[in-house]
Amino acid sequence: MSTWAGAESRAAAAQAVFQVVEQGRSLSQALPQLTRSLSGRDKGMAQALAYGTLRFLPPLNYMISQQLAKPLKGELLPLHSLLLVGAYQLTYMGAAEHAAVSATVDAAHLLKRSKQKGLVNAVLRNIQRQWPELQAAIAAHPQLSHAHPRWLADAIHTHYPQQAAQVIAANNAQAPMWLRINEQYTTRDNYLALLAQAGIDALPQAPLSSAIQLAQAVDVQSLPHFADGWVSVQDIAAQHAVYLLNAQAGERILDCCAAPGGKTAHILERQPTAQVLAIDVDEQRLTRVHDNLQRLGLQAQVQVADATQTDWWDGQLFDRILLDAPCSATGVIRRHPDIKWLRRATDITELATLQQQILQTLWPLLKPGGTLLYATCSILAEENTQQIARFIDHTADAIQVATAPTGALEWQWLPGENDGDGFFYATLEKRP
Ligand SMILES: C[S@@+](CC[C@H](N)C(=O)[O-])C[C@H]1O[C@@H](n2cnc3c(N)ncnc32)[C@H](O)[C@@H]1O
Repeated sequence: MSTWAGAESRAAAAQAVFQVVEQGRSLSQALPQLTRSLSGRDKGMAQALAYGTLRFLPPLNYMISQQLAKPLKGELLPLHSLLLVGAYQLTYMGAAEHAAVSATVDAAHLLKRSKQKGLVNAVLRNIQRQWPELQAAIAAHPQLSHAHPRWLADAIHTHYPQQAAQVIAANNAQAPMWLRINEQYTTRDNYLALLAQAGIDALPQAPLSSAIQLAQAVDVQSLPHFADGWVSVQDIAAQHAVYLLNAQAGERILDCCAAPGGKTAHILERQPTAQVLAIDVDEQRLTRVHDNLQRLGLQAQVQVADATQTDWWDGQLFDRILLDAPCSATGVIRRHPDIKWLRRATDITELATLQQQILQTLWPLLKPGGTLLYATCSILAEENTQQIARFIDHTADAIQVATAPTGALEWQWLPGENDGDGFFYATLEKRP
């Protein structure tokens, strides 16, 4: 065991939190680099600490502000992030108290702040002692306890007055791990049996034949036949996209905004004779589409392309288009709590404009009688229902058809609903 057992994971988590909050980096970019040299166990700990801290940032900031006469600034800001991580462990995470404090104090040394070890110790001990009173103070201030930026909390209350508390609670909870089995290789019953043999607990039947929910998250490498392409990780709400797209044998399908390729692969797992063109503007992310297809034993044409232009198009119309649009990702905050602090209210208008441009560019590429499935992992009306309403208003040959299981034209799935992420689906048909 290293001399710094526990301290390294705290230091890495603190640096990740610092990079997200102070430098605007995403957690999925920051963490892998910071934890590269850590053991599997420490990596897991750093991840749990960074994700948890970002879930509860406002109340943690409040707790620390109660302990310090002056906020830490300038070169001491990384130490503030370490205090956030330390406070998270002692409160919302409920970690073993002594070990949590001493590992965090040692992490100050790793962050080259040995002089402040006493300060870290004192702040954390106070928080530990005062937790019941702090908790009561936080509960009395919804702005602290809901742990969302004001603009987003307001938007959730405006769009979903009845379900706002549920949405906010779901955003602050850890998401379950969902699997999508590759129906080319196995059936759900068969794979459930393999999971049971491997000692991995799965919950009973999910509504889709490809979906399995695990009782607890596991490392993908421990999933039976993962390397052989029998299974992928994908949320249940996202899996619905391909059932709704409903590609038929031999059809020409455009998967727009395809990276990292979860839905591209799913289209082919369900309809292996479909001719799929997967495009995305981000070349680096597209490499993951290639990797996924290779692991799963599937083939598609994969191309770097900007969907606001048509210079990549060969002139042949598509039978179906899946437009999994770039969006605010406000439906997947439970998986990416950094979104709460990286997104700005002003981003939403820009994203809605981009979505509108892509919709308008792709529509002429669809055959008469063909369908376009519009999808986002957003819960904001500007990107979803209002976007589609505007498009229908301005597009004479577009009609909306049933999408939700209830027969409704649109399907807004809220975070936590049926244990899934927040997603929006609308199906548009081109008049023949
Ligand atoms: C929601 S993600 C797609 C997820 C993917 N469909 C899946 O299931 O794995 C949105 C994608 O849109 C891509 N994107 C953003 N702007 C684009 C544009 N102008 N043209 C094409 N792709 C774009 C991003 O690079 C990102 O990969």
